[in-house]
Amino acid sequence: MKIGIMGGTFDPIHIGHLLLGEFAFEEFNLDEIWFLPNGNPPHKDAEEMDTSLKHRIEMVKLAISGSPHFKLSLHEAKEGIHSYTYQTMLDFHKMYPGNQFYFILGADSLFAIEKWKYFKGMFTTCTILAAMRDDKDVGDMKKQISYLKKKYNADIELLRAPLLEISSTTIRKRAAMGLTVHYMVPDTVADYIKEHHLYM
Ligand SMILES: Nc1ncnc2c1ncn2[C@@H]1O[C@H](COP(=O)(O)OP(=O)(O)OP(=O)(O)O)[C@@H](O)[C@H]1O
Ligand SMILES: O=C(O)c1ccc[n+]([C@@H]2O[C@H](COP(=O)([O-])O)[C@@H](O)[C@H]2O)c1
Repeated sequence: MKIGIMGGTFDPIHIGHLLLGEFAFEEFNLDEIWFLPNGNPPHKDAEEMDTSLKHRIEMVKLAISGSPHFKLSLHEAKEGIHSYTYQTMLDFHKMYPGNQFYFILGADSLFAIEKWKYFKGMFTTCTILAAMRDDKDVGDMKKQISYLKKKYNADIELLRAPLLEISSTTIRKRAAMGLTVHYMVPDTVADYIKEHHLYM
């Protein structure tokens, strides 16, 4: 099988994440997309995290429940322990042999990947599908992809998905101000945020 991995903090999950998963599924003929919430992201301080892992997972479950090809992986859902993506990809190859893995990410992650723990391990374990985001245009993306390909022999493809100026940060800020987050997240997630008074 060809499996797309959509890793994230998902605080909260939003339609930007879902669209990346859906367009990667279609464009690269993937069989499944696994949403991989990170329990304790290595690059974010625990104090920076607004929401408990339990809430973040619940919101991912609600967001992906309508899609037969979207699944949830709890492999990195460990509180207090840093999960590193290269290790997860090695684990997945051991646990699910014979599959091909595609790690989906946005421009900010692609431009920061050389700071990831043993990032070279990413280039030997999966194909990276990188989408544009914010101020990075097609030219910037192609340059960065070709730089990483040349330097590390990385397998990276440009993922063409709708450009959306949506981030979890904006959603958290809007919710804190009592502003609407409807249509930035699925209705079920907006209802969950309200019901549990998240980001207030
Ligand atoms: N609107 C978007 N367009 C393209 N990629 C995105 C978008 N939102 C998130 N991503 C990508 O999804 C992955 C997971 O993102 P994450 O869960 O950190 O969401 P975020 O919106 O970036 O959150 P925050 O604002 O808290 O940093 C990252 O690789 C990120 O680049
Ligand atoms: O392994 C690392 O060192 C590493 C460093 C930064 C980010 N990541 C992964 O990249 C994905 C996107 O990160 P984020 O912060 O945008 O949610 C998510 O799956 C993180 O676990 C991984």
